[in-house]
Amino acid sequence: MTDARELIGAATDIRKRAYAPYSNFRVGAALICDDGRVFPGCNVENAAYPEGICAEGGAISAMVAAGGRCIVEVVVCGGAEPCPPCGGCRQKLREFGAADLKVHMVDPSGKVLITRTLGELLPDSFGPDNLGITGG
Ligand SMILES: O=c1ccn([C@H]2C[C@H](O)[C@@H](CO)O2)c(=O)[nH]1
Ligand SMILES: [Zn+2]
Repeated sequence: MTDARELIGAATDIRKRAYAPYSNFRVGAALICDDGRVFPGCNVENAAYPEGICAEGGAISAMVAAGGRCIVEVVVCGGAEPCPPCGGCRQKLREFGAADLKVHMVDPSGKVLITRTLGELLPDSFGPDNLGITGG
C-alpha cells in the first residue's frame, strides 16, 4: 500500500468529525492522488435524509476542488466491520480511478479488514472512456 500509515491515519482521524446523528454510523475516507496529496472526507447527514453525503464523496469533492483528477488508493473507515463503499460511491470513484485502484476497508484502530480493487467492486463499469473522454 502507498503511504499506508498516512492514508489510514487520515481516514480514521476524519471519521471522528463525521456528522451522523441519524444513523449514528460514522464513516471516514481518505484518498491519495497521483501527485501524492491526501484528501480526507467524512459522511455528513441531513434532516432531509437523502441529502446526506458519504465520506468518499466528500473526499472526492475536496480532491477535485484542489485540482486533483486521478485517485491511486482509497481507505474507508466505518465501524468494527468492513465498510464497503456504497454503489453511488463506487461510481464516483470510477470517474477518477482505474480498475486496479485499491480500496482498503479498515476499522477505527486502523487495521486493514478487506482490500479490493475498484474493478472487483464495480465490474463492467461505465466510465468516461465510454463517452470517448480520456481525461478532465
Ligand atoms: O461507504 C460508505 C457507506 C455509508 N456511508 C454513510 C452514509 C450514511 O451517512 C451512513 C449510513 O449509511 O453511512 C458512507 O459515508 N460511506
Ligand atoms: Zn456512498
